[in-house]
Amino acid sequence: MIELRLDDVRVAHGRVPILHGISTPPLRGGEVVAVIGPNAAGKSTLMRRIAGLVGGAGTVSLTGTSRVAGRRVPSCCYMPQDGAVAAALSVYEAVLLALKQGASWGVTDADLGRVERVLDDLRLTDLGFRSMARLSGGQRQLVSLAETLVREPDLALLDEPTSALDLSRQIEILDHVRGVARQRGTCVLISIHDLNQALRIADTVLVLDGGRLVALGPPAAVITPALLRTVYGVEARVEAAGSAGLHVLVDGLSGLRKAPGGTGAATAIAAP
Ligand SMILES: Nc1ncnc2c1ncn2[C@@H]1O[C@H](COP(=O)(O)OP(=O)(O)OP(=O)(O)O)[C@@H](O)[C@H]1O
Repeated sequence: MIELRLDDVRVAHGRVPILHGISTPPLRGGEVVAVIGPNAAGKSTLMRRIAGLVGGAGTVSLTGTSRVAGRRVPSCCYMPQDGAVAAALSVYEAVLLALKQGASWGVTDADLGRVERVLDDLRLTDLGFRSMARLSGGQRQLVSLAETLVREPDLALLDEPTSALDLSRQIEILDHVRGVARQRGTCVLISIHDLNQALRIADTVLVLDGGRLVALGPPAAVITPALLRTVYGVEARVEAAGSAGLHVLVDGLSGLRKAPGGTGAATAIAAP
C-alpha cells in the first residue's frame, strides 16, 4: 500500500515562513484527503512542497508498492490550480504529451488506449481534436485533470481541481476521483474550498490556517461549527441532510476573521 507521511515540513519564501512544520500520520493509498483552509493558508504551497516543486526543511516520504506494473518507485503528479495551456495542441495531443513526459517518445497502442480511456472517463472524447486555445475555463480544468490522471500516479495532488466546474460536473468528477483512489490504490490529496463537497467525498480532512496544521481527521470530526468559527470566522451549523450526509448551513460571518495570509493560525484547535 502507498503511504505518504510528512514530518516537520516547512517552507519559507525569502525570510517569510509559509509552512510552519506540518507533520502527519501516514496518509494511505485508496483514500481521499481534502486539504481545506482559508485563502493563503498554504494549501498550494504544501502540495508543491510534497511534489518537490519548492524546497524546504522537513521530510516528505512516499513509500509502498505501486500497483502500476513495472513501476519500482511510487510516483507523484501535481495538478496546478492554474495550469499553463499549450495553445498549439489539441486536447488529445496535450493529454498524450502529459503521458509521455519523462518517458521515451515512442507511442504505443497502449499509450493511445490510456489517453482514450481517460478522455472517456472524464467525458472529453468529443473535444479530442479541439484546440486547447478554444476551450472554456471548465473544459481546460478537465483537460488538466486528464493530464494528471493519464499518468496513473500513486500520489495525485489535485489543487482545486473542480473550482471552474458546474455543480453536476463537480459531483461527477469528485466521485470519479474517489473511484480512482479506491480502484488503483492511489493516495489523493485535493485542495478544495467547497466544504460540502469535502464532507461528501473525503476520507480525511486536513485543515491549514496561517501555514499551520490545525486539524486532521474524519470529515465529521473535523468540519464542525467550532472550526468554521475559528478558522473561517463563519457562524454555521453542520447537520445531517438525508442521504447526502452532513451539510454545512451558514448563518453568517462571526466578524472575527483575520486578513487573508495574516500570520499565525486563528484557532486553538489542536493538531492531532
Ligand atoms: N512564490 C512566492 N513568493 C512569496 N510568497 C508566496 C509565493 N507563493 C505563495 N506565497 C505566499 O504563500 C502564502 C500561501 O499561499 P498558497 O498559494 O499556498 O495559499 P492557498 O492556501 O493555496 O491559497 P488559495 O486558497 O487562495 O489558493 C500566501 O501568503 C502567498 O502570498
